Amino acid sequence: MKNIAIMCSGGDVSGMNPALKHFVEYTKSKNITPYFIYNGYEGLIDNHIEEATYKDVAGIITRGGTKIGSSRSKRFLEYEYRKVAKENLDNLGIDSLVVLGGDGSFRGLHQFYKDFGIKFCGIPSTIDNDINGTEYCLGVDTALNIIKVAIDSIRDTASSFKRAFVIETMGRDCGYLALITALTSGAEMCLIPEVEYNLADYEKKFKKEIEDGRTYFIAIVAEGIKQDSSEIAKWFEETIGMEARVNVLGHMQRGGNPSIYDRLMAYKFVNYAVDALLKNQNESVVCYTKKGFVYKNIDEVTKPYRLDTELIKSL
Ligand SMILES: Nc1ncnc2c1ncn2[C@@H]1O[C@H](COP(=O)(O)OP(=O)(O)O)[C@@H](O)[C@H]1O
Ligand SMILES: O=P(O)(O)OC[C@H]1O[C@](O)(COP(=O)(O)O)[C@@H](O)[C@@H]1O
Repeated sequence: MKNIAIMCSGGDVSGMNPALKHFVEYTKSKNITPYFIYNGYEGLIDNHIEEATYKDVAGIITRGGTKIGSSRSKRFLEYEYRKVAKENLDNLGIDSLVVLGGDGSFRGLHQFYKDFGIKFCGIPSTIDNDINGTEYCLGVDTALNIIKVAIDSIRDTASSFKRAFVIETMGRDCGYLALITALTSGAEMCLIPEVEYNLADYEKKFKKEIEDGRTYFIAIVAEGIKQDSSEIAKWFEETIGMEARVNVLGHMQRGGNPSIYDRLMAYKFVNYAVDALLKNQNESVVCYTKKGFVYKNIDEVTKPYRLDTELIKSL
């Protein structure tokens, strides 16, 4: 009988709970004993590891976040703590891990494998969608839908009050969430870190649109751009001559009821991850590509992520 543990690391996403539920069901169907590592690498070091049961995952498919917690861990960067983590796994007879996380977490796993030979399969999970080699990371669809609802609601009040709204999305250094939601919500402006911009380029166009009857603007800006959102709002007030408000969407983008797509992707990612470990693949990450699901190595998924140039052209 084999033991496999699952954990979440880095920013939580909606879709982690459906993944945990399916992990328990799928491993049990394969006669594997599933374990949960609570609170990411921190729990791995602190021996917060328990056998997972059906009861643990009952009713969690509808919930955002992660029932087993997540963390960012400074201690895991140090060999002496990774050694403690390895001993904890040894005591339970666990030699394989499924990890829901981002490229930082995968770097950590790679180091752990190099140190002690603990096998792993990573599942890309970040609302930022900024992992190289995969078209899609778990949690992105739910985050996009939350942003969509927020923008649509803000549009209602923007149009009623003749205002410009600057809506800031998450994404750290990546403009994916801003770009996709701007495109699909009909925003008048979209500013992302990957594309240089000059506000002056918008001035003539926006003033002409106001002359032609436009009464409000929606500007979607990514958190990673060099300017603060309040500076963009000030520009609308002072240069365009329209009252402006800022909405920083913040952590609401990370939570919420997982979308159907994220639930389905969680299911598929978990199948591929467990199968990789059963096939004795030592270190891999399940990626979703135009050709479907494939396994990629750490070197590839930890390369810098680049936004699709076709999408950028649409700006
Ligand atoms: N080179 C490394 N060696 C060991 N652990 C690492 C390494 N890089 C990252 N980690 C671990 O992975 C955790 C998550 O990484 P982070 O970049 O914060 O999140 P994400 O997985 O979302 O990219 C870090 O807090 C750290 O514990
Ligand atoms: O929750 P925190 O620590 O404030 O971090 C916020 C950051 O985490 C994210 O929500 C997700 O980042 P990761 O998935 O890479 O951890 C970013 O979009 C954001 O910049």
